Amino acid sequence: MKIYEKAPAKINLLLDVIRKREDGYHEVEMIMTMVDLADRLEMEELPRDTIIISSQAGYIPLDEKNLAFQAAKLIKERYDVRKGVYIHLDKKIPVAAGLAGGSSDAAAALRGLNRLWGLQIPEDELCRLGAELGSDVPFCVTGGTALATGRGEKLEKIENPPGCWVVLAKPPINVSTADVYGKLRANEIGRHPSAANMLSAIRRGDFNDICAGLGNVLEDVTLKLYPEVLQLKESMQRLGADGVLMSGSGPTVFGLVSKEAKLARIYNGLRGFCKEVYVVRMLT
Ligand SMILES: C[C@@](CO)(OP(=O)(O)O)[C@H](O)COP(=O)(O)OP(=O)(O)OC[C@H]1O[C@@H](n2ccc(N)nc2=O)[C@H](O)[C@@H]1O
Ligand SMILES: Nc1ncnc2c1ncn2[C@@H]1O[C@H](COP(=O)(O)OP(=O)(O)O)[C@@H](O)[C@H]1O
Repeated sequence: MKIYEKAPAKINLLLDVIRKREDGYHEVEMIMTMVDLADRLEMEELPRDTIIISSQAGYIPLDEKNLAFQAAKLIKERYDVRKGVYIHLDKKIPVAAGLAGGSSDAAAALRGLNRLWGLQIPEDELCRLGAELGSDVPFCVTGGTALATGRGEKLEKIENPPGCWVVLAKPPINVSTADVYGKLRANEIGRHPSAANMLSAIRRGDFNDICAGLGNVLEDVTLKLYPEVLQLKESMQRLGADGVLMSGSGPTVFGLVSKEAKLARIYNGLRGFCKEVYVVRMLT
């Protein structure tokens, strides 16, 4: 039997850091949602007790470093599954981009293998397993829109923002999440974005207030390290996007756009100096 799972990319509408914890992680407050740019996982049971990963993307690890491999290994060990699986990853989400591509693949593998092997693991337990693989994996298990706290693994589901277009632009640099958090001085953050204001804007379905409330304190680090990300933000604003922010630790910049008529100008303007530009819908 073969099964398929979609693994969508996430964006952070808000990312605030409260403090650095003793375990090295940062206590965060994030509002996250999904966009319609997705990897696709094909999973097929193998009679041999093994995990095989393949992908058309030449630039991701296919061994135990792959997050989908780690998800399969974890679920096999915890539920004593003595069957194997072949997982093909059709990668569409840019790698190391701040869009949680690897985390979403891991989450899709957990959901998919739960179905493939008829394990009937409840969603909250899948989230707990996901948290062992990465801070963003629990959110990728549930999808939708959520307020994420702790190191990102504590989730409170909220309503989806009103539907809109999302323009994603990834400059040709790879950013390490650990490096960005490592360079952040949590007690020297100048301006904290307001999660309360963003939650209220989403609850009211107020697109303009959502755009006005976008904020990400990791921009302080990434924009200094890579001035081209700042330039990309400024270009997107100049070209007419309604709200513009860097996603996660970067370097992808996203623009929220309500009117379809604006898209061609933004897309063509960005393509002039950035090869990877995507126009997608927010998942609602
Ligand atoms: C920044 C965010 C925002 O959504 O996304 P990305 O930019 O990676 O997409 C996340 O917090 C990333 O989550 P994820 O990519 O799962 O991170 P993890 O594998 O758990 O951690 C990678 C490294 O980042 C640092 N880290 C991560 C999460 C956190 N709350 N505090 C941290 O300090 C730690 O140094 C950790 O070793
Ligand atoms: N299935 C996967 N897809 C993409 N990257 C993966 C995967 N498994 C492991 N990785 C590794 O995880 C790192 C972070 O990738 P990714 O999740 O795309 O970035 P981000 O956390 O910035 O959103 C990359 O360096 C990549 O080599």
